[in-house]
Amino acid sequence: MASTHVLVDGYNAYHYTRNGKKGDGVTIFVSEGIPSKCLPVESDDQLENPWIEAEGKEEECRGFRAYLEWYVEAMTRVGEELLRLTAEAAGIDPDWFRPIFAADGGDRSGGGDRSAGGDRSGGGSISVLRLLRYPRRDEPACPAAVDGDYVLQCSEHTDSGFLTLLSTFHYGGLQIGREGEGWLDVPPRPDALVANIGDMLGRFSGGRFKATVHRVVDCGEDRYSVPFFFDPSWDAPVSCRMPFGNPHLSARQSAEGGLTYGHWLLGKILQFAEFKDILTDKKEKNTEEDQ
Ligand SMILES: O=C(O)CCC(=O)C(=O)O
Ligand SMILES: [Fe+2]
Repeated sequence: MASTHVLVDGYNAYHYTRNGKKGDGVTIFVSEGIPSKCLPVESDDQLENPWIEAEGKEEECRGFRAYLEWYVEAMTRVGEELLRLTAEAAGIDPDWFRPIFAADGGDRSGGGDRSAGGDRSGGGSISVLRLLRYPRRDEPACPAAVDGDYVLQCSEHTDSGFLTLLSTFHYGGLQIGREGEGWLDVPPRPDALVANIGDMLGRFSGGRFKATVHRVVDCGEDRYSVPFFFDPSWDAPVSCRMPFGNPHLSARQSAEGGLTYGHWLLGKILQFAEFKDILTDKKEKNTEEDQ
């Protein structure tokens, strides 16, 4: 892909659906992201330079871009460090996860020196930063978007990748689901990140780490949050298992089957309302091409 950061969609108004998520007003910012072959564009040129450029506000726009690029780098470093610590705690090579974020998706033989946040031009990590706004909702967007006294803004789900690093500023509204304990509020802590475990870390660890079930409820005011989804490369095998206590088994050796993260992810996110329109057509085309 020509640019490393692609703004897929400036501002979307989506409505809560039973299987979908999110209220109105979602800005999606993709770092490297979904390969263009999966998006409804004819060529990569259509994805070039989609950064906001407002006449008379050139400096602010440049600053906005520079800040977000810096933020993506910083979150990538935090994600890498957390996975290194996870590997160390599991008694495996601290860099064990590294090739899964590289362009070849887990093949150590050609991995070179690409880290999760290093050379991202070659199809490495498809981490995503999203800037979210949930307008205050006194009434649910649809009858299904309530739970007792709560108005739901984003339905119960787990995130797909390894880790989600989330800034929620001073806003409440995020809840995590714990078996036997129901929904627990995550108190907002300015200057702190919430780290949620995603499906991949859950799978890779054979369930020793559990993907965090969470949802967002209306907090009585417009709410902003910024999740960074720390995701492996499109080609990473999803059937990899961390060889707890065996520092010599590489990611590739411990993969059992052929399903890649990208294809697994497409299958999952097509359940969400906001992706249905932008991905469905292309997905069908891809499946044909891939066969
Ligand atoms: O807005 C939040 O605090 C959480 C957002 C979320 O769970 C998601 O985008 O997957
Ligand atoms: Fe989430």
